[in-house]
Amino acid sequence: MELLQDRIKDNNNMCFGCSQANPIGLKLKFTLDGEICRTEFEAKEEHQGWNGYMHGGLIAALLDETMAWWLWFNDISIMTAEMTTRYSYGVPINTRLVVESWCEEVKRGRLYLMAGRIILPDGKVAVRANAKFMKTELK
Ligand SMILES: CCCCCCCC(=O)SCCNC(=O)CCNC(=O)[C@H](O)C(C)(C)COP(=O)(O)OP(=O)(O)OC[C@H]1O[C@@H](n2cnc3c(N)ncnc32)[C@H](O)[C@@H]1OP(=O)(O)O
Repeated sequence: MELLQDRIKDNNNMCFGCSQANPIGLKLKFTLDGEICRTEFEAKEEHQGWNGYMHGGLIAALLDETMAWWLWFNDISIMTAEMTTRYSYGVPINTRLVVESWCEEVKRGRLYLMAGRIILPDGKVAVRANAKFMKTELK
């Protein structure tokens, strides 16, 4: 049986977050470690908002993608329905970031309440996100 995560990894995938073929994408690669989905990322100059710091919209994209991948690892096909992001500290460029996600609750068998965070090298959590993902059939 073909798993969703394998389908997403194929060559036609041009996802801005996880495609390895999209020339302007983030090219993220994920692992599932127990109940935590994880990726690492280092923002460069082209990812800036304010000089020296990563753009907030791209930070949200990092978290959205990491929460979505938790679900894909679990073979659940979803779309993001809603997301909130709490930016506690600026995310510096040229710095190794760890991004994590996990599932907090499933409502009515279809609405997945997910959480995510971005951790700086000193252990501070710079950004937290919560999102609702809706189970749906991807074509
Ligand atoms: C290959 C790499 C891909 C990477 C993707 C990364 C993830 C993404 O960013 S996806 C892109 C951004 N998201 C989108 O474009 C999603 C656009 N929205 C949609 O497609 C649809 O609105 C979708 C699928 C979320 C829900 O549609 P649909 O299945 O028709 O649900 P709908 O009938 O509106 O609602 C079903 C139930 O859920 C509830 N519901 C809908 N949205 C929400 C929400 N945000 N919060 C709580 N409940 C909700 C409704 O009230 C309804 O409840 P009830 O059954 O009690 O009446």
